[in-house]
Amino acid sequence: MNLRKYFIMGSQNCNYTPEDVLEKAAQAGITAFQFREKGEGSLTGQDKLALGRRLRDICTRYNVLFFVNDDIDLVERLGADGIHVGQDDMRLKEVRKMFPDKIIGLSVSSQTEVENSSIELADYLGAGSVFATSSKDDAEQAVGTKWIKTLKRQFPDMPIVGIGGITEKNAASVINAGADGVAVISAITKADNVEVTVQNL
Ligand SMILES: Cc1ncc(COP(=O)(O)OP(=O)(O)O)c(N)n1
Ligand SMILES: Cc1nc(C(=O)O)sc1CCOP(=O)(O)O
Ligand SMILES: [Mg+2]
Repeated sequence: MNLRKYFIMGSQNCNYTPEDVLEKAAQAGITAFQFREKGEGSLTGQDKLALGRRLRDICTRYNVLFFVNDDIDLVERLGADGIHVGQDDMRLKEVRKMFPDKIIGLSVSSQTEVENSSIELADYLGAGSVFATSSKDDAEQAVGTKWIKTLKRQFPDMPIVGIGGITEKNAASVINAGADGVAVISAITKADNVEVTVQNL
């Protein structure tokens, strides 16, 4: 499971066609993708499903891991490799029961959340927000790279990806703190040159 360059996106994040954004990012070397069609301007119903299918196909062609954000119903329909859930989503125990063989990611942003979670049922952790972000309305306050270090010390064998406000300039600090990868939205969707940005990440 390679989560080193983990791109997250929905159509609401894109200034041009989402398929083109993902294709460029896949060509440039992202290792994982999460379909996060969520928030103002996002698609629903059949439109969401149809876009998910097109994005899934791109990931298959480039051998990029494909994750669904939150939406349990889409996991099998899109043939996803896995799903990412947070503290306000379906409980991890239930998700694991439904998908014993899929990769499951869980968000943790504080020690209290760690203590209230069945961490052992997850395959990787999303740790954030590392830095301030404008891509998620209800993001917790920035926790800094210290949170990555704290998590890695507690769970040395658990893959951890940093998320929130990560850019070409600060990605190295996240990896140096012990993260196995960086998860980004705007660093790629707002990049002047997606290829260069993905390489720099
Ligand atoms: C890799 C990764 N890490 C964290 C999150 C955030 O998940 P969540 O807290 O459930 O928030 P939403 O993304 O659902 O708004 C993530 N999506 N991916
Ligand atoms: C989807 C998401 N989850 C977060 C968390 O803290 O759990 S921050 C975030 C948005 C990340 O977008 P950007 O790379 O543009 O900051
Ligand atoms: Mg969620």
